[in-house]
Amino acid sequence: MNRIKIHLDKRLSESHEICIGYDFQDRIGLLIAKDFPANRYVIVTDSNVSRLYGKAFLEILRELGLTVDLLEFFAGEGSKTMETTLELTSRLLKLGLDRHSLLIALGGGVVGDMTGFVASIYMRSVPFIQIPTTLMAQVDSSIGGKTAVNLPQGKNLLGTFYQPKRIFTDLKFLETLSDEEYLNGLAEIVKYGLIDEPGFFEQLEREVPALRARNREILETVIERSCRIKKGVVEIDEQESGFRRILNFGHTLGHALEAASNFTLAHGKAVALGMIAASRISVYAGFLSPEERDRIEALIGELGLPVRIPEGLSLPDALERLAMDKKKEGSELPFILLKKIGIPFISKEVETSLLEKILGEMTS
Ligand SMILES: NC(=O)c1ccc[n+]([C@@H]2O[C@H](COP(=O)([O-])OP(=O)(O)OC[C@H]3O[C@@H](n4cnc5c(N)ncnc54)[C@H](O)[C@@H]3O)[C@@H](O)[C@H]2O)c1
Ligand SMILES: O=C(O)C(=O)C[C@@H](O)[C@H](O)[C@H](O)COP(=O)(O)O
Ligand SMILES: [Zn+2]
Repeated sequence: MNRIKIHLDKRLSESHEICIGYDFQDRIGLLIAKDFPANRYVIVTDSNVSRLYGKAFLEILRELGLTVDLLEFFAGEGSKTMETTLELTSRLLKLGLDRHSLLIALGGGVVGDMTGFVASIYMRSVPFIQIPTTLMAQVDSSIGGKTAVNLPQGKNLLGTFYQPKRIFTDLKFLETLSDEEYLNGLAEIVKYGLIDEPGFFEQLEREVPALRARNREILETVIERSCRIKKGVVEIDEQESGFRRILNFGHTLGHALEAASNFTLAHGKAVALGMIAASRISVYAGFLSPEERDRIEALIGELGLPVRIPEGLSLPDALERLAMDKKKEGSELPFILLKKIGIPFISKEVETSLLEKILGEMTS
């Protein structure tokens, strides 16, 4: 098991670490008991992860003498809502959780975002731990302290910045993950290749067959490198006053597409489409070369991610959703664009007519 330390400015949050390795699930219980004493523990998970891992993990913690319960909600993005928040908080109250208790998020990004949100507001905050079980959660959502739920109007519209006490990342969880969900995580990994080192993007291009085959050795390096890229950005700008926005590459349109699909288009796939759109905008705006745009689209397609907007998704609706984006500044909606692969920048505004043109191209 390796440890990746996340150094944060202590006026805002506590520094903490990612414990990352392969097949150390049994030790996670011991480490929690030793390092995070609490009067009660609650594992929060979803219906799938509960069946696969939740009940066994509950037993491990109980055998260590801890007072633990497990709460689950129905799996899927549709559960990342205020309704689930209220349901979870009322169950925590019934269980008698107080400020000396600890929440454990066991699951993908939906579980992590939900649990972090609940932990940040329950009795004005209780500590929580992340145990990410999807590729998306291991490389992205468990790190950085963004918590959120969706509103019908748009994605992640209610949320907080609230850091976990620790992140336990065990790559063995990924062995039960479906190909669809694995692909969603790859989208955020491609994002890191585009916003950070071009060398990482080149590595991803070289390793397409290994990534598709889920080669364990390659995955270990790629996941750890992704975690280090994200933690590096968060350390510079924890609460997204500027620099952290580069992590939003592909997300402005991605989130609008997710919301317009009524959250049936998965986050990773939506981000893949958003990254293609942002690359095309970058070319039209005279920054990115068409050759680099083609390499980006080729990598996304070769990994098996979508390169075309699914039929039936209303483009006018998606464009309207942009008005709800929380990164809007007055009437302007900044976009993260690319100068080159590995060199992102924040562009003040993109013309609606250009967005219409590009989304149209990606549909026909
Ligand atoms: N906070 C952040 O910084 C951040 C970053 C990226 C994404 N997100 C959010 O994360 C969410 C997406 O996360 P996700 O892609 O993990 O989706 P998810 O949490 O819905 O998980 C995807 C599916 O995989 C199942 N699953 C989880 N672990 C499994 C395992 N080990 N084996 C088999 N099945 C398993 C789940 O039950 C679910 O059905 C979105 O809401 C997105 O907005 C947040
Ligand atoms: O951590 C960040 O910062 C990100 O932007 C990571 C994104 O991958 C993630 O999807 C995040 O939830 C988006 O945040 P939002 O502020 O655009 O809702
Ligand atoms: Zn994302």
